[in-house]
Amino acid sequence: MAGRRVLVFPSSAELGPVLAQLVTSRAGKAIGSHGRFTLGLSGGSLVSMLSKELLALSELDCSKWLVGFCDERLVSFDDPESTYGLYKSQLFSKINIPESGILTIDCSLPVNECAEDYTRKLKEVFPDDDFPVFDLLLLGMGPDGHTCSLFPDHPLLEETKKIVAPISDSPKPPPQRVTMTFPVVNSARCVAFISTGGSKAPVLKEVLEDGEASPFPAARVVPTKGELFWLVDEPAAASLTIQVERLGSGAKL
Ligand SMILES: O=C1O[C@H](COP(=O)(O)O)[C@@H](O)[C@H](O)[C@H]1O
Repeated sequence: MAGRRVLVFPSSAELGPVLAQLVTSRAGKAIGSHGRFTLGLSGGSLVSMLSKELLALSELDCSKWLVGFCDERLVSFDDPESTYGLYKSQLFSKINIPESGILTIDCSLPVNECAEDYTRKLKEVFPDDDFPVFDLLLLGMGPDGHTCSLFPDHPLLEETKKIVAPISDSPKPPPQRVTMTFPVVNSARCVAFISTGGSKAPVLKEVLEDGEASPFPAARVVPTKGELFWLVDEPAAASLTIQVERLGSGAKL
């Protein structure tokens, strides 16, 4: 697929520093061109890897960052399933991001209202865009091929109008969530998937090698104008037969 880069690292130990470098390089570029860096975060295994790698940098200035969530679980912030709660304890409390730079859901609302409220928050900070254009979205992919909270065979895969959608029947617990839709994901300037571990190998092969014929949600991530990276480790890449780039921890993106 034109423009897509599939980057394979020996292990997540080599992948992690390159993820941090990608974030800081796109942050520098965004702040230089429009004065702020808009970053969309996913949950799951990304939380601890990203937190660890960003905190390992000798200099990290997040004062001009605006962080949103690609999806969020509708649970209270002190629940161990809360993506915001995990980032708060592992990352946000340790960096200089202003509170106004973190767009959280209102977890006291019912799921439909929560999605509407998060849509309103995103529209406020992206007043000029029909669909918010994030500088960088960091995505994960489950072993079932889901990304954000967009699950295989779910009607939300066909959503074309909403910015944020509610889901109350997520096959992966917790069942109630809100998620960015594909039009938002595919409007980003840069999208990077981070996928590690052998449990991802079979689905990764189908997503990357079957192209648009693939039924998996992650295969529908094709930014219209932006960059697309897949950062994967050897165990996740074990079944791939396409051409990939093999990199080490010093790679610059
Ligand atoms: O439930 C979720 O799962 C995906 C994938 O997580 P991973 O642990 O397999 O990397 C994640 O990207 C998403 O944000 C989360 O809500």
